[in-house]
Amino acid sequence: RSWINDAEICCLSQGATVRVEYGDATTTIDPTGAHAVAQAFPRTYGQRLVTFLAPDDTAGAGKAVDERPPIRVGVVFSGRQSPGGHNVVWGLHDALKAYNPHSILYGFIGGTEGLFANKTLEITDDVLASYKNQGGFDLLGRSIDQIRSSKQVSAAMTTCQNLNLDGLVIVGGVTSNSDAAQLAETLVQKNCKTKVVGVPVSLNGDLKNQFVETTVGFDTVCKVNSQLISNVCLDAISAGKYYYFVRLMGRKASHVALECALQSHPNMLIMGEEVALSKLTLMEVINKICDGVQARAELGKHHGVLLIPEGLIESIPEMYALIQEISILHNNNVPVTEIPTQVSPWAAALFQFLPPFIRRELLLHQESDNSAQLSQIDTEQLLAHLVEAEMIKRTKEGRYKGKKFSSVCHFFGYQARGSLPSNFDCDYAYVLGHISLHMIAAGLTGYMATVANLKDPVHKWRCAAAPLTAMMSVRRHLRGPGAIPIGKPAIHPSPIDLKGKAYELLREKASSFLLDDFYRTPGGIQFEGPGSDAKPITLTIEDQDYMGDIEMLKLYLDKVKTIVKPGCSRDTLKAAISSMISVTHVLTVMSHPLNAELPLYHFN
Ligand SMILES: O=P(O)(O)OC[C@H]1O[C@](O)(CO)[C@@H](O)[C@@H]1O
Repeated sequence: RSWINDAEICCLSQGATVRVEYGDATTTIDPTGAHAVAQAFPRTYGQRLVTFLAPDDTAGAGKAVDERPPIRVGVVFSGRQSPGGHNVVWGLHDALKAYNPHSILYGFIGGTEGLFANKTLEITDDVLASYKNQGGFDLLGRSIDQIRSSKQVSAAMTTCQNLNLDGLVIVGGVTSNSDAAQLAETLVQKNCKTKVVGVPVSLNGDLKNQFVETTVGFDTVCKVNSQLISNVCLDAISAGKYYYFVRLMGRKASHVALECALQSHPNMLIMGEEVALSKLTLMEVINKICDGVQARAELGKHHGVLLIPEGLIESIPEMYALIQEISILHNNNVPVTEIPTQVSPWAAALFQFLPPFIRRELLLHQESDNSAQLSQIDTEQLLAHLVEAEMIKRTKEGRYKGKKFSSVCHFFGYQARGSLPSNFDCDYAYVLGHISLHMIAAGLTGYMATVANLKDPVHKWRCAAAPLTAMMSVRRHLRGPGAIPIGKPAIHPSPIDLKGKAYELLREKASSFLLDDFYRTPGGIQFEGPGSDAKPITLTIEDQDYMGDIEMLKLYLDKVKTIVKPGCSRDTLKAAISSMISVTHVLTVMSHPLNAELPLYHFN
């Protein structure tokens, strides 16, 4: 596999030397919450944007290595494992050693628990050797994604002081970076010299705002899941007798599910954001799916593939309310066995209506953000169970005359999370590691490492840093008549933009996806050759039109038209094209009615 070298990293091409350019002072992405953020972060609010540029000649090439003091840095995997995370450590290590070979990088063993207990591993070339470009977080491991309580914050500070750290790099998603902001503020207030830097690593892709284009791991996870989904699409269409219900990771936001739908074209996608916006009840969601099953049965199709995000269950209003009641009882230390008897009467009725396996899963202890353990709730099985019951009912009432509905359920979660990272995630993480060092060297604290122009080739990427407080917003909770207490400022997951282009594209294609079985077969992640530099569709979609299969086929056909003549046999064409894209993809497109749009190469 190829990976980038320093010379390719635009502004970091001089190795250890960069020019730090300060931009405007920041407020927050949520102007109504600015005052609350400023109050909560008096020492780190309002800092300026920073860009890292190649040193300009007039300013000289910066200080020589021996004029740069060695730097001591710690790195911790705070969030959940996400493909590419190891390359943050690798990039940080390379940048640190280029800055001054006597610099030291400590990795905290066992995530935040290792940080609190000062359990370290010194990162060296030898230690890194077998983790470069590899998935997982097993180089250091992880634990709870929380540096929040005063005990945790003070343990983290003690470790920073004991190790005499100049910088602490916190790798994670929205929760970890919110905690990073709090830790940075506390360390400044306590005159601790350690600078705290956040790195956006999360497979969920929900740490997204005007400063952060995507997170490390999202690309890989979407690609791996899209391949798995396309496999079950082809299995479903081959067997013609069952529906796949597939749940994907993605807690508060459905980015993974949307991206996978755009990459693999399943028949249905139920997104949490849509359900929450329309306030669809559980039975309305079920009816929507059943209507789709019925419409397909009318075309003689008794198979299909449905995608849902794991967060869907919390987007259904009555389920959300039930989960909230359970959460409050958990927080009040009510024993699990007593929770069902202590919820309100309507919640108890809903709870009893649910199948036993869901009841058990809803009662599991909560995540660090107080939400239910969504990865453990088999929402796809709940939906399949209720859809089957509704189809039986419709059959009895004579409203459905198709074959008996049957389903196969999957959770495509952990398999993708441990995948070998895509080239994009490897490069992105490695560059973020470099930027982290330059942030610490520049004395920045309470900032996140960012890269802009990710849709472009690496040499056009723009390396920068943005204050964590600028990404914060404040949630308001209505409690009691007219009362709107303000929540704690935090970096919140950014939901799918229901006015955005990616969603618009999905809506345009929804009825074709539902009825036409226009499955797309992206195949496995490519590490070399065509496709290896493909980016998530949602990254590129803002600038260029989405390239549908027909356009894609036209492009490929253009490439092969010197070899293949119009009207040639299907086999000749297939052989020529299959050298560039998967055969199943060609066959899927060839069998589609839109194929007639290609008159020159129309197959007899
Ligand atoms: O089971 P674990 O490792 O605690 O984490 C599961 C959660 O982590 C994520 O993979 C990433 O945030 C979620 O999508 C999922 O709900």
